[in-house]
Amino acid sequence: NDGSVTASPEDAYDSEYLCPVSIDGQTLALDFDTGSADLWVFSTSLPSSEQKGHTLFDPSKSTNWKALSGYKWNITYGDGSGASGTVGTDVVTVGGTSVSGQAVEIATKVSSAFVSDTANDGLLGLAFSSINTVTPKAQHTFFDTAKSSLSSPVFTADLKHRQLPGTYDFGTIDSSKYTGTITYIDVDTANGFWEFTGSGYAVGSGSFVSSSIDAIADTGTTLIYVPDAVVTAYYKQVSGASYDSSQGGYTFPCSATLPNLTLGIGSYHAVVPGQYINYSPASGSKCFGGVQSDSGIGFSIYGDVFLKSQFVIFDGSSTPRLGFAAK
Ligand SMILES: CC[C@H](C)[C@H](NC(=O)[C@H](C)NC(=O)[C@@H](CCSC)NC[C@@H](N)Cc1ccccc1)C(=O)O
Repeated sequence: NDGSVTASPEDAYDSEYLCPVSIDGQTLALDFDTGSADLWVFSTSLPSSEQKGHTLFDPSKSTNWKALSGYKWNITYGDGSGASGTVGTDVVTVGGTSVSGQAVEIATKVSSAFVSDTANDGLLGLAFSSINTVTPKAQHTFFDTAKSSLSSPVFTADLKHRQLPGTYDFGTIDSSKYTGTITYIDVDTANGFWEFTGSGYAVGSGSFVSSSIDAIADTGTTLIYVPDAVVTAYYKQVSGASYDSSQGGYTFPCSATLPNLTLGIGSYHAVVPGQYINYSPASGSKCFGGVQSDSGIGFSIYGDVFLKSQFVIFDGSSTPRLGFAAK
């Protein structure tokens, strides 16, 4: 029951990657999110003003839909966005991986950021089911539901830079997708995330600075959020860079040459190419940086700007771990 699905960038800046997911034959474009554990969809139960532009899941058209009466969900994300609604189960298919009895969370309310993100029809959470928000009983993620039917209990992310489709694979590690060896690191599941301790950083050709960085691998977050020491060291090497409070982060002249950022994963040095760190135009001739401060979050977030430079294995075996390889 292994599967592979295309992850397509939502816009020119790789702000999100969307994957086709079929729910009882109704196909929606979902944001696969290793930083949350709810599978929720835009639905016909939303107010019509919130439905506009989205593909809607209509449970009344599904032959396999089973409502879970009295079950509810309500999720809030780090950027302040959120959604809530009701729950049922259905057949969910991602590439070649099909599962029945998967909890599908129907949105009856979504925040404005989701309404205006019309390419996004919902999220497919791939964090640990311990942080699923359904009450009175938390539900399993798609990966947890599928796990026992996969060749091995893993999924991989091979996201690409700028307008190229990548893939999420379930059940197999495709050795044609990476070079060299895979470095594995232990995961702490206490907070429900793919959380690990990074071993340090280097800016451009500078020397590697050893430091423990508590981070999560989050495919649902666009940028890299790291401690101020890293951010300061990075932008010191970018002429014209400065913190712009009106933009809410560091910006620099779009013409700037950006140094690579190396992030340590155990003894492996993962290199993020400098050009990946020019996220998008900000205002005038300034561009917004793909490396920003994690202050106020509580941990660092290695989001898409980092993940798309690597081949990443999310190993859901009894001792969960993350694997990283160059590509
Ligand atoms: C701290 C953030 C909130 C409050 C916290 N929620 C979380 O940690 C949720 C599950 N995860 C998230 O908010 C973050 C990970 C922690 S960041 C603080 N990832 C998922 C997010 N990027 C998904 C998303 C995708 C597209 C658009 C918007 C949002 C909570 O419920 O306690």
